[in-house]
Amino acid sequence: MPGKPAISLLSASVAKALDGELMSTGAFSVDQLMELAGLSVSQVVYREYPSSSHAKVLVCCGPGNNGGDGLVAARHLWQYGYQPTVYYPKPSSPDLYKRLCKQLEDLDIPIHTTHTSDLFHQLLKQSNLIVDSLFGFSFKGPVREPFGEILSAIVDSKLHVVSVDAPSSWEIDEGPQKEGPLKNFNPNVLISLTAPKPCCNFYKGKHYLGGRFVSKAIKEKYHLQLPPYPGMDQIVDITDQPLATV
Ligand SMILES: NC(=O)C1=CN([C@@H]2O[C@H](COP(=O)(O)OP(=O)(O)OC[C@H]3O[C@@H](n4cnc5c(N)ncnc54)[C@H](OP(=O)(O)O)[C@@H]3O)[C@@H](O)[C@H]2O)[C@H](O)CC1
Ligand SMILES: [K+]
Repeated sequence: MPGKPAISLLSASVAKALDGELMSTGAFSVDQLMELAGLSVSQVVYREYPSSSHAKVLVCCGPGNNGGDGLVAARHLWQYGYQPTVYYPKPSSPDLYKRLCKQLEDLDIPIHTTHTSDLFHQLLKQSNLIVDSLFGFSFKGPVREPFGEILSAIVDSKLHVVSVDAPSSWEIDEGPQKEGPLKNFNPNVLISLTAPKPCCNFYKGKHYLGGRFVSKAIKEKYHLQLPPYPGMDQIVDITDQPLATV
């Protein structure tokens, strides 16, 4: 029996180009893509960590669109019965992010927009699970503060981590930091969006694919080999499946 075909890996630059293509020729708005991305993140959390044991989810959001995916996921998690708290120490000013925050405020979801070590440690102590939506495919190391401190505290907390699109602090095309306190950071669950990135070659753990928005034309243009999504699911389990550079 032949094995499953290798899933395409998208380098940081190609992932960015594809993202642009979805919003130009694909006619998607960023809001739509972010909504689908965040919805798929919330489904991964629901699949892996039931609210009966992991209600208190600390959603750590960075300043870019990866952070936006986290804001969307927090809203869906609340709808599923979780009690999310959002840590958003460098909030972005465009209207899209303000609207996402307003939607969270209307659900009484706490949003922390300034970083202090004490507060972050206290929130970690009260949490059952971390969603890491700090950085995605536009990350370039080394990590600047306060995010280095935040990521180190997450690692030290030993809480389970679900990373969105890439483990934050990993170089997208190269993998984990080669030295320093984040050297051994490996989340428990990763949800790659659109397609996995080359850093996934270093990843060990449960792996999902989400962001179900690629058309046939875009798939063909980028020579993408992607697995089918089951039924109406927004996520597909790709743990241990072979990966191949496009
Ligand atoms: N098609 C898709 O797959 C979609 C993916 N989405 C998600 O969007 C991210 C990519 O979003 P982008 O806004 O391009 O960038 P990031 O969120 O990855 O990060 C950019 C911000 O991070 C800061 N940054 C970068 N490097 C560092 C560092 N070393 N230390 C601290 N901060 C850093 C950067 O700051 P600058 O000052 O450099 O500007 C940015 O603020 C993708 O991964 C998906 O998660 C979309 O939601 C939907 C479509
Ligand atoms: K991330």
